[in-house]
Amino acid sequence: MAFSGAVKEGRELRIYEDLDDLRIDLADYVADLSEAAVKERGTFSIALSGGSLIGLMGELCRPPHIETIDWPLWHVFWADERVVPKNHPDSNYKLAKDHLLPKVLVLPSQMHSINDSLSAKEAAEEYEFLIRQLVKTRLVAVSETSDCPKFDLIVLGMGSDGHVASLFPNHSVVDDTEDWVTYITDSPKPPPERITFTMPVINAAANIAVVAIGSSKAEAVHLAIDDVGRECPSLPAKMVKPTSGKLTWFLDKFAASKLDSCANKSE
Ligand SMILES: O=C(O)[C@H](O)[C@@H](O)[C@H](O)[C@H](O)COP(=O)(O)O
Repeated sequence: MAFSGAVKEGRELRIYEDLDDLRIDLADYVADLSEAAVKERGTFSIALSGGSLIGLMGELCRPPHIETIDWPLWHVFWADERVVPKNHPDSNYKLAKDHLLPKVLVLPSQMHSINDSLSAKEAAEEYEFLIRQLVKTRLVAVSETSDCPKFDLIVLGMGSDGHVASLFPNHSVVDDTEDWVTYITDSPKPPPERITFTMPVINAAANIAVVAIGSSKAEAVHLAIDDVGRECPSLPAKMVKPTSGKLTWFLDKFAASKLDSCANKSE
């Protein structure tokens, strides 16, 4: 690991020279949070998104984690999903199901995917309704400061434009504070129709991990993390600020290359 440290405001940066170290540390981080949540509440609620992070989480499918994690106590959600059939190559559910979940013992009934037979609007409404039911039974915890669900962990990738989940820069849904789950039909990144957790739900999580690798992410990482305030106040990745939880960034050295702190470190 190049360096790692608490930076400020409940945010930790973990930066890796070697992608294998990132993979191993990310898996340890998820396993530790799973263990803590299972001890405390008897269940672990995790929300995934798509992109490269699913492959990076593959270490969870190997020893020791494959044997030691309480997989049957996991409830898996999607922080964002493309509104396509579940067997479509663009489906985030399919991505996780093919590359992560089949190798572990998560029960199919505890993989909470969207209803792919509905329109984007209906799918978002139904997904929010499902989460509301699970919050009522406390299978998903509830935030102490709002009525939002408090997922044990939300794992996000980040696009080079600074989008997280399907909250894209300058899109009106970034400012949605009413809904838990909303939808878009004009995503700048295909496919156009998506559902997404809103920012208040993301920020209510007990833990948020943002995983970004590659030099194409370096500028957005800099804008999101460094104190460049007025340049991009509404960059979605910059708006990820847990209300009472903990935020951890997992970056490779290329994604971290424009960080002020990184430049200072190497001087
Ligand atoms: O639905 C999506 O488009 C993804 O969920 C998306 O938000 C992804 O996580 C980022 O674009 C980063 O993807 P990469 O890590 O593959 O660059």
